Amino acid sequence: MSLPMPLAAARIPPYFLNTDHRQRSLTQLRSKHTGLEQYIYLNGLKERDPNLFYEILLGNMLEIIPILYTPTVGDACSNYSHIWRRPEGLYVTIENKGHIRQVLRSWPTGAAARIAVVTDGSRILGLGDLGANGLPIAIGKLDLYIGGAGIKPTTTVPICLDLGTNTEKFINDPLYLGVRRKRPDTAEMDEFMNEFMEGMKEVFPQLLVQFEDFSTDNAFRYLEMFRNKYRCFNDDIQGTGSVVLSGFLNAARLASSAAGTPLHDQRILFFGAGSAGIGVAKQLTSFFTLLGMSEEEARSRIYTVDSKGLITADRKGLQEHKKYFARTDYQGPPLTSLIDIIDYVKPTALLGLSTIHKAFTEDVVRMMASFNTRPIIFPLSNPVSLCELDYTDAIHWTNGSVVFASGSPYKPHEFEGKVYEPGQGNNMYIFPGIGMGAILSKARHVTDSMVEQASIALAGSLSADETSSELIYPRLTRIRDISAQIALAVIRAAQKDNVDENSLFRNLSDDALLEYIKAKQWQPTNAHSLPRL
Ligand SMILES: NC(=O)c1ccc[n+]([C@@H]2O[C@H](COP(=O)([O-])OP(=O)(O)OC[C@H]3O[C@@H](n4cnc5c(N)ncnc54)[C@H](O)[C@@H]3O)[C@@H](O)[C@H]2O)c1
Ligand SMILES: O=C(O)C[C@H](O)C(=O)O
Ligand SMILES: [Mg+2]
Repeated sequence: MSLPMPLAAARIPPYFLNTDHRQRSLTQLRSKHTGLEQYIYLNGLKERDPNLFYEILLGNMLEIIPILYTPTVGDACSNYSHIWRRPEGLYVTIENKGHIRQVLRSWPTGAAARIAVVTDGSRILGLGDLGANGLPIAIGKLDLYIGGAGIKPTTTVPICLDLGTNTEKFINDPLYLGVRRKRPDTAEMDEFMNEFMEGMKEVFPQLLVQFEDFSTDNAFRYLEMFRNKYRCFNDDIQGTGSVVLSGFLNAARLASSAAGTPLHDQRILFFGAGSAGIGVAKQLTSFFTLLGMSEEEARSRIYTVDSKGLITADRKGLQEHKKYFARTDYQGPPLTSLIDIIDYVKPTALLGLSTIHKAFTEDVVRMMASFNTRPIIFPLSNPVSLCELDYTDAIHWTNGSVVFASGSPYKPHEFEGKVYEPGQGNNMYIFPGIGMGAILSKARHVTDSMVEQASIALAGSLSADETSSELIYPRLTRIRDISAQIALAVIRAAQKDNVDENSLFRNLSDDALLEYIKAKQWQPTNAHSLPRL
């Protein structure tokens, strides 16, 4: 019922507008006892008062991001059918095949949309096939686009492709919100994906598609199928490759100033060889070739491990994406234990993208520290319940010498009178800037060099204080600035590759372009909506 204005106003508490809404919301948020309750609260706030929600996000990044994003978004996805409150994104289902365009046209902002995060829910973080429950990952990533890069909220589209699920317990759950069927075979899924991408281009001509959390085979497959046809990229392969290269460069600098190991003598062991592990390995080798190594030399720096042990070329039935890094120089019996593999490889860096919680045991970590003055150890699996190594253990077992970055956040840790700050090697540092750069330059495609330059820009963005604190990633509170610098590097790379369709930027100096990008960053206004009556 809508009341005449003076009467309606009488229902708003008299002193409401004079009170601090941010403080009230933060107090309400902090009174919740679990991460999931906080997640539900924040999403309700976003619906009621988006400006207030984004103000709180921007002013309290370290507190809010772990709720909207990893680790809590993992709980939100696992429980989405049970905590669902209201429509928050677009579902395109396998049953829509044949008329996907009409479904896409139902999105209210139409052609104004600029960025879609699209998941099929088949590999949400390390939590497996969550089917239609995957939507919150797309929402969380877009909140970071808005908070981290300043993309305008109304131009974002979270999309879940509901192709069914192979997780039996969801199909049997009466509250499950998705289509109750098993996932389609490759031929049917390809037809669906082709129709979806054609429809996206037609309905949202200016839009960038970020593929998120597709199972590994499909992640590689659709990236190759679509990358030269549409404005798109895969966050788990390219975003992760880019963010980890960046952290690795800064970590290797710290390690080499302690031990003198030059970059080309690094030996990097990947524990986990899925979309993320192989994506990062490819990004590192591509960077090594930029430094002048041959492709063969660069590849020889990389060792990959999967659930069966060290990946060697003589192994039968090796999946396509594992072949490139399969070792040809190891002739002994299969190496299956991580300790034996480390003993054989003597890695300078150990990267975990395996989804195996605490796989980096005390023995593993101590062995890494026994032959590295500063062992580089990045346990990157998400959420934190699947992380290969806790930060406190990493510090204790290496007497503080570890150079550490995890996928999910850890708190600083005090050890023997010194406070150590962990790095967070998460693609959240990269995708907002890549997205902003691709959108502003109207890049036809996202090229390898746009991704690589994003990484180099991130690596170079440490402030003097961050460098002297031995950080390898900048502090999250600077993410808007960092994203603008990354966007600048991405635009310049798009120009070099001749994929930009916005030629206006070509005549601008770097300083002027950076200023332009910053001016484009959306800010929440403090004209908060009045409470709904
Ligand atoms: N930090 C980040 O920014 C970031 C980005 C992307 C993905 N990730 C995380 O990386 C993890 C992996 O993602 P993915 O897409 O590569 O998944 P995936 O399932 O394709 O890959 C997992 C890999 O780990 C291997 N593995 C499984 N059990 C193992 C074991 N016992 N020993 C050794 N290897 C084992 C598998 O064989 C596979 O190669 C997820 O937890 C995801 O959340 C983190
Ligand atoms: O979502 C994240 O936190 C990072 C990454 O994209 C992942 O899949 O784990
Ligand atoms: Mg992901």
